[in-house]
Amino acid sequence: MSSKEPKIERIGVLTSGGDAPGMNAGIRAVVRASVYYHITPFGIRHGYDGFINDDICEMHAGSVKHIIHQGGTILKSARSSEFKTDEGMKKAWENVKKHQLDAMVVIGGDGTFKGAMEFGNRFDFPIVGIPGTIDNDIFGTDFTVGFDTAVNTVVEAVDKIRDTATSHNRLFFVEVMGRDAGFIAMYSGIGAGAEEILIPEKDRGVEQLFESLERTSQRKKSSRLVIVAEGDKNANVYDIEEKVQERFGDRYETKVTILGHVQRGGRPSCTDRVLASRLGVAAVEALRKGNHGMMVGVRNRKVEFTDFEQATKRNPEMDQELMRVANIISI
Ligand SMILES: Nc1ncnc2c1ncn2[C@@H]1O[C@H](COP(=O)(O)OP(=O)(O)OP(=O)(O)O)[C@@H](O)[C@H]1O
Ligand SMILES: O=P(O)(O)OC[C@H]1O[C@](O)(CO)[C@@H](O)[C@@H]1O
Ligand SMILES: [Mg+2]
Repeated sequence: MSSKEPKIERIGVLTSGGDAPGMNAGIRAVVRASVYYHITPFGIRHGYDGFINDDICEMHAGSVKHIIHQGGTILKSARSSEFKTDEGMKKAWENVKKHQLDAMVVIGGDGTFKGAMEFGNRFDFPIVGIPGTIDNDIFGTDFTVGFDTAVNTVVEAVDKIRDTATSHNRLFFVEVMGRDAGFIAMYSGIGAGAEEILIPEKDRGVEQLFESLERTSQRKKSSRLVIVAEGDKNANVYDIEEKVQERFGDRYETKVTILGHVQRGGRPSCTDRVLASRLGVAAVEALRKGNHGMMVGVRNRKVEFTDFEQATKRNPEMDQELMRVANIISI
């Protein structure tokens, strides 16, 4: 983290990695805050790919009208392998000089921040990050932009699955997103009243599931819901279903639903819009004060900053309190 007070006249903004509902509210806040402080904002399209290929254009307050309620990102997003190369970074640096950018705001997940840290250090270029990912896998913020909308999407879908599961006395395995993190699974599992939640952070997931199915198989439950995080290390959702079929096939009829990318789309919740708006303004204000090389987040309802290095360190621990609650209420 560094802090000397430079003159910031031109700021670039991009979205990168998986899109997340609320990214548009974040872009809007960065653009509007820039204009408010007499800074010219530049939109960089298609994430780091557009940074490399000069897909950059000037924005103004009107460029971001009528977007606060839209999912996705008007700037588009990308996973750019070229940005991980020397050549790619050098090309992007040429575009910084071409457009005379003084600083940049990146909206994305841990990968996006790793790229920003590397680029910022290499060229001594000021960058602030806004956590925009449905995964919520960033250290230094209670929630990432998009997570709240995503878990509400999941809960709405699982509520519907419960209706049909109950009508047929079936056991459903519902796979949710989270390549390496189980936050979506844990929150939606608790919120939807799942019987078991299998997450990458928990080793005993499958054994615990078997124990619980054994224990409750005598009880006349009309439906059972198991939420499985995509990144669960024990097995994928179909393997888990197969193992359950082998052992409990005579007692349970099983079905699998994979929710997939539906979780990434849709109108952002008010919580995500407010979070993104606060973080967008804070990012621009930080750059004006000469603070950069860090992510802006909200902890305990207050805006806080965390170095990119810290923010991107994987936190393998799931909140123990959440696990305990999930255990107690699923008996
Ligand atoms: N070590 C790195 N060096 C340079 N660039 C990187 C690095 N890691 C990631 N990036 C860049 O950041 C982009 C986004 O990263 P990634 O695909 O991991 O998504 P993310 O930002 O973590 O978001 P999400 O997990 O929500 O999809 C990558 O496609 C790549 O361009
Ligand atoms: O299909 P894509 O864009 O590669 O993204 C899938 C991944 O992105 C995330 O949704 C995060 O955005 C992960 O949970 C998931 O594994
Ligand atoms: Mg990520």
